[in-house]
Amino acid sequence: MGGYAETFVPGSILTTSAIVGILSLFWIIFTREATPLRKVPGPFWASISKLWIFQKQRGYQRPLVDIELHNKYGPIVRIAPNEVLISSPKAFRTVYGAGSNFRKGEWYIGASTCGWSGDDNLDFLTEQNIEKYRTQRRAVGPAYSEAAMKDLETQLDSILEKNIGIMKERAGQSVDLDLFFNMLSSDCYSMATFSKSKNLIEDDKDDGSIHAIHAAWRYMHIVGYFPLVHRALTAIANISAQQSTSLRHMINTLFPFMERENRGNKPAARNPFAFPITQVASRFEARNSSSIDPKAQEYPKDIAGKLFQLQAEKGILKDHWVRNMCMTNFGAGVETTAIVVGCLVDNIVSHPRCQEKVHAELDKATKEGRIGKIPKLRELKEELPYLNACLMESMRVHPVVGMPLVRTVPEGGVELEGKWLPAGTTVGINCWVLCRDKALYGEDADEWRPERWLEYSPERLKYLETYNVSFGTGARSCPGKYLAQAVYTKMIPMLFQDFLWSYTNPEAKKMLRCTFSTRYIELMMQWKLRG
Ligand code: HEM
Repeated sequence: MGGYAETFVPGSILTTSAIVGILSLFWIIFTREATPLRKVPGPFWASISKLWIFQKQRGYQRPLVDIELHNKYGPIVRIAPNEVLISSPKAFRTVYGAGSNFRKGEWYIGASTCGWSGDDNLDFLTEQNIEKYRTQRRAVGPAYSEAAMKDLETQLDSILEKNIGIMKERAGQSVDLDLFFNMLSSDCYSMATFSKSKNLIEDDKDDGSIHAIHAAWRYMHIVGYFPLVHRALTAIANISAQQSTSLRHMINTLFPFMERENRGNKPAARNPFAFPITQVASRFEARNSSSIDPKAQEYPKDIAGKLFQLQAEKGILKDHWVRNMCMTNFGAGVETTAIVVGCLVDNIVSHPRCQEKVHAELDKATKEGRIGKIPKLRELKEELPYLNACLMESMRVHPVVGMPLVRTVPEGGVELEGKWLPAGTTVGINCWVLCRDKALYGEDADEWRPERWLEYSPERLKYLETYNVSFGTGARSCPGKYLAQAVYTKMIPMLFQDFLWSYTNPEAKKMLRCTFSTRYIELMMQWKLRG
């Protein structure tokens, strides 16, 4: 046999194989034995290669994977040669708490358009320069403040009233839960941002933006683990944008999610983001062509108008920052809000007697004149405690983000869960794990029990709020929190006031799909008119 190999396998292949074998052995010995992470438990293959986590990501079940890993290995688990998961509230405080200097992990590169966000860009999700980040957040902050949301009520009321009317006409229609709430949410965000609806519910179809956002996240949630691959693909896409149509066509076919970058920000007939791009462009045109000084101009009372106003008053905001923020409302707000609302409907329908209680509470509050047909922003929280408890419980048992919020251990390293982690280690907590922590929520933390939120004392609620990761946490928490809350707190009571929800096929198996945000796919539901 040996003679056979010598005859047919060239020496250079044998030499190369030997070198690869020796290097692999060195790598395994290094990652297993010569780094402080050797003491962190976890699957063997995860400790030597990122391919392990790559394989897991491809299954789209990341929240369940992470829960299982902690059940098996404990509060700290190594999931890649340089990455660990943590789970305890104490470790959470160290990494994300006040004054923490853990910056965002490299995974976020996969979500950026140019490696990391460029020098003059506004891209909150991926920004690494904290000073620049703070300046930009301060500059746009007033447009997204809780107080500012009152000005959006008129826009939200009108689109919700219109769409609820359409739903009444279509009672009995069976819809894909995820797509339906994405369309409803998209109509709301277009009204909140530009006082103009996309009318996706009326047209009963996606304008391409919902599909495009899902495709983008599908790409980003995997490529984030391989930042070099993303950089290379981005470079190719950018080159192709300036090169031949056939090369561009090839890239778009292979990587449809790259199309956005190929097109730059020009509105195009097929561009799924043509709506916000065109809307912002026409606002710029109106401002620039006006003979009135921008500071003295009157802007619409929507998010775009507020950003223009801030820009005119303070002068810090650049035109493309305003445009990026408007786009962010769609890229970051539509899908996430659809998940919050869709999962709430699913949870209420799937738990016996829950919908009955929600209806009874709504009927009582309406009869007593405590809520209107179109609820005011505060009414869900103040007048509908049970429905509000269901919302909190739904966001706890099904947080929108199902992947760890990764951060990088700063200079000097850190000790977490009794293990030493050197500077540069990637560390993260999965919201799904923290939200099921028994020390926080009790022994029944895995169960759906909305009543828990009505039983907690005010002190307990305040304490738990410090571990509420629904909108991220610390300095890098979600800038769109109040906007999203405004959209869904108005929408939710309206969905139950007139409708009784049910599954189209109660026997169908639910399929979870995590691509950073976590939704159910192909879950068909229907509503009928009450009473
Ligand atoms: C219900 C809806 C929403 C949910 C559940 C949600 C949730 C989150 C979470 C968990 C994070 C932290 C991510 C991380 O640390 O990696 C985050 C960050 C972010 N969100 Fe939201 N979000 C929602 C709506 C919005 C809206 C409407 C906007 C529009 C401005 C927005 C813009 C952002 C941005 C730009 C970041 C990155 C912030 C940073 O890295 O500093 N989100 N969001």
